[in-house]
Amino acid sequence: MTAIRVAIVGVGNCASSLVQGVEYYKDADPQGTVPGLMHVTFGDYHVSDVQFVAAFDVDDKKVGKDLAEAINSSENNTIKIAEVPTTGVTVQRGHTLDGIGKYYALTIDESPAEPVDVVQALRDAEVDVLVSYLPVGSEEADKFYAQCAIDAGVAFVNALPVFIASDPEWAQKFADAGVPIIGDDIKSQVGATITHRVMAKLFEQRGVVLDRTYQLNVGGNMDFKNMLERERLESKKISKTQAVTSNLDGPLAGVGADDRNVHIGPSDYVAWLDDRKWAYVRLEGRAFGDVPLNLEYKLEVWDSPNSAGIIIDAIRAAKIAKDRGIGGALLSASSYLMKSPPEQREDTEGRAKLEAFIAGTEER
Ligand SMILES: O=P(O)(O)OC[C@H]1O[C@@H](O)[C@H](O)[C@@H](O)[C@@H]1O
Repeated sequence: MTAIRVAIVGVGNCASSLVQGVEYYKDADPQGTVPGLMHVTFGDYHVSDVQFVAAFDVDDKKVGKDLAEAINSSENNTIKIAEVPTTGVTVQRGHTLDGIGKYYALTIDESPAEPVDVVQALRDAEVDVLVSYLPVGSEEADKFYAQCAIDAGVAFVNALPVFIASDPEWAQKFADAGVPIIGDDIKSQVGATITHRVMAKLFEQRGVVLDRTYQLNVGGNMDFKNMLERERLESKKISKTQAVTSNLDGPLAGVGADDRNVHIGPSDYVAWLDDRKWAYVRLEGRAFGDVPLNLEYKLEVWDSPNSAGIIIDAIRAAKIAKDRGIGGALLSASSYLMKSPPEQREDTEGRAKLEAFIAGTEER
């Protein structure tokens, strides 16, 4: 099988875990299973078919460096799982737009180099799939790169909470251009969102009325530092809240981020956590006889590797769509892999549909 030529915008911790992960699993048994991937061989594509051919960033400590060096530069602080050999891919100067928030501006130096022509760079590198890992709140920048993907005919994986795949107008643009998109906002392997979704659903399935819930998240990476600027958080809160409430039937069914009985969002930045993320979750309900029943749990994860496998699967799903000439939002991959897909599906059903897509019995 031919390689999947991948470009990344935003060479932060998530990109680091993705690049390291492809190295880590490059020799995995094609018939076997490994932690964090749906399949070692997804459709016809082995993990090692993912090949990085272009990268964009705006941080002076990353621009101009080989991707293998850039993933260990500047504020990147995720756990190391692999030694990545020189890639031959130089990080190019991307377009900043609203990509640098207040806390990034205080922490990094913006590259003085001129931004490159992204569409041309995608064409020159014959990119199949562009993964957007821009910081939360980069509304304009994310849409700029989405448009570049459309113009260059490159599939788009939208890992952050800016609504593109789930926005009917944007989804239509991708459909009209015959370009696939998977989005929005990555749902990590066993992360705050999926555990919260499942526990809330469990309450309802066992007949407990869920009255109130919160999910408080703290972490020590640039994602959390960036989100100290509350204005950048709006879309993230909406995305995380709907990921949980869309799965319910009771009093909290479908409620939004403004409902007083649901509080879900990034809560604080704790520098010494580095790329670890801790989620404190509480669910309050009423069981038999309206008697109170409460559940609290705490999840501790390394944030970036927790989503890297999901992105490796998303990249391969996007390439399969491209091979089959399918444009527009990919519903199966988006609903299983993302927090805010165009259509929310229960996760077991979501996985079955994605398997059916891989097998070719589900169109999108
Ligand atoms: O753990 P969750 O809720 O699935 O969130 C996963 C991801 O959500 C993204 O929005 C964050 O920016 C990532 O850093 C994080 O890994």
